[in-house]
Amino acid sequence: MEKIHNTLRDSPVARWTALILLALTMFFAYMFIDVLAPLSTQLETSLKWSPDTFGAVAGSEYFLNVFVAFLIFAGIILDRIGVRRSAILSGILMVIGASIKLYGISDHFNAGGFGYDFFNSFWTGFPASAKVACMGFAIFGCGVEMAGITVSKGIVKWFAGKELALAMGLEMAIARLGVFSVFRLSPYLAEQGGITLSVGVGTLLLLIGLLSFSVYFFFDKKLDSQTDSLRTASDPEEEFKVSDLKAIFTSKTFMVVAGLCVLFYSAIFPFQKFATGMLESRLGMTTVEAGNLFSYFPIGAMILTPFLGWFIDHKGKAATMLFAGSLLVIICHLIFAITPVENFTFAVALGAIILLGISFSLVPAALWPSVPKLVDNKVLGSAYSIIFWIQNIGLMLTPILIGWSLKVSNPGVAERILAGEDIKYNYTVPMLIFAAFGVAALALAFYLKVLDKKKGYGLESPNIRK
Ligand SMILES: C[C@H](NC(=O)[C@@H](N)CCCCN)C(=O)O
Repeated sequence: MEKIHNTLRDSPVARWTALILLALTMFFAYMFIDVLAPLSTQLETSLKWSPDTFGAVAGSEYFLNVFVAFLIFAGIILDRIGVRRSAILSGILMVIGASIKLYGISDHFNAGGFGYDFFNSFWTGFPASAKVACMGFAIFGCGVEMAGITVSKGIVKWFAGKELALAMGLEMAIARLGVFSVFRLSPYLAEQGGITLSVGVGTLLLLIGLLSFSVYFFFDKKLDSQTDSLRTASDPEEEFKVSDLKAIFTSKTFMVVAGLCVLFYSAIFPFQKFATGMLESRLGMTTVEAGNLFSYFPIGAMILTPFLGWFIDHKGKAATMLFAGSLLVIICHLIFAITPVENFTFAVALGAIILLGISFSLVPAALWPSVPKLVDNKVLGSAYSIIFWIQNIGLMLTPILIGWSLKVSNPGVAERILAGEDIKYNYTVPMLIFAAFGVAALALAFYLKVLDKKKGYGLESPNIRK
């Protein structure tokens, strides 16, 4: 058979190269997200960042996305200007935000550099360095979430009808590797040249990421010109209109998926921030030991996600995986919450962490490639942005809820620790809240299976069309 309809996406080398270019930027972006996460102790001594200052800077990543609804605009921009231009825009936003954050924590700024007097003149309980870092991180947050939806739409563009879930799984695995790497690299760099070196290297890597997006730009342009020339006059590309978004907001199934996403991810990403403290408390470990034990979590997810993606491409069963992943998250958090002290050994904790890693592979591997089955391609960018926006609200509020529940369920403990007593928090209530998120996600996963069966979205069908 003569192949007359070949485009760049039909070449495995071209489409996997496109994936690597997109995933490389996300690798650096996920590194930057957590570049300060392992440095809380140094930040407290060198920049006077108390734990709540540290938490506020961490949460600032979501501020503009949630309160200014930047993510919603980002989706509309993506659907209007296309993947390659949106990729460049998001890459630039990440670099600008990271540079501002770098400036905020730099010795130059904190020794009275440009803007220091102004930022030090109000709300003096919150350090000037943290204010500038928050501003920078909020701009970076717009960039990284915009990059996330752009990469998802980009992968669909190259892999629809082919190895879509495998490609998405690999992209996520590379991002998880970024998280693992930065937990190892950042403390080492900070030891060699201070916190500025860690954040400086992170910012430099983002510039390389922008370069990678720039190379991708040309692949995407070539693919579009090929697709356009194949398109016939009777089959024009559908234009995106803002009014098309109504179809997303009124789709019950889409809203169920968005609900499942926010509940599941709220039981995972915020838990990452409390996991070390919980393991220290339950197993009487040091921070380093607890951190090392917990590092099996992203690694487990990294290894498994691409395999599950491959499975979905060839065999389907995405809705079942969403159900199984939600069930596992409940089991794990209940193990952390209610296993009696005498039974909560290192092996039990490790087993629960591995199970959680499996859960964190099942749900992301199944969820993101399912979205194109629910909405039209012309609103796909907006669909991803709405899911991310709803998810960001959860990711911003859950750490506050968990921190508050930890405090009220342990009356007087904070004061006794400040007074120098060697006592630990009891994490039962926060872990039960995380488990409750899992229960709600499980209910939605069950409902999604019912809806899929009734309406035939094909969530259980393989992606690869033979
Ligand atoms: C693909 C997915 N990414 C997201 O859900 C992002 N909106 C959140 C990134 C948050 C990082 N603190 C994923 O990583 O599974």
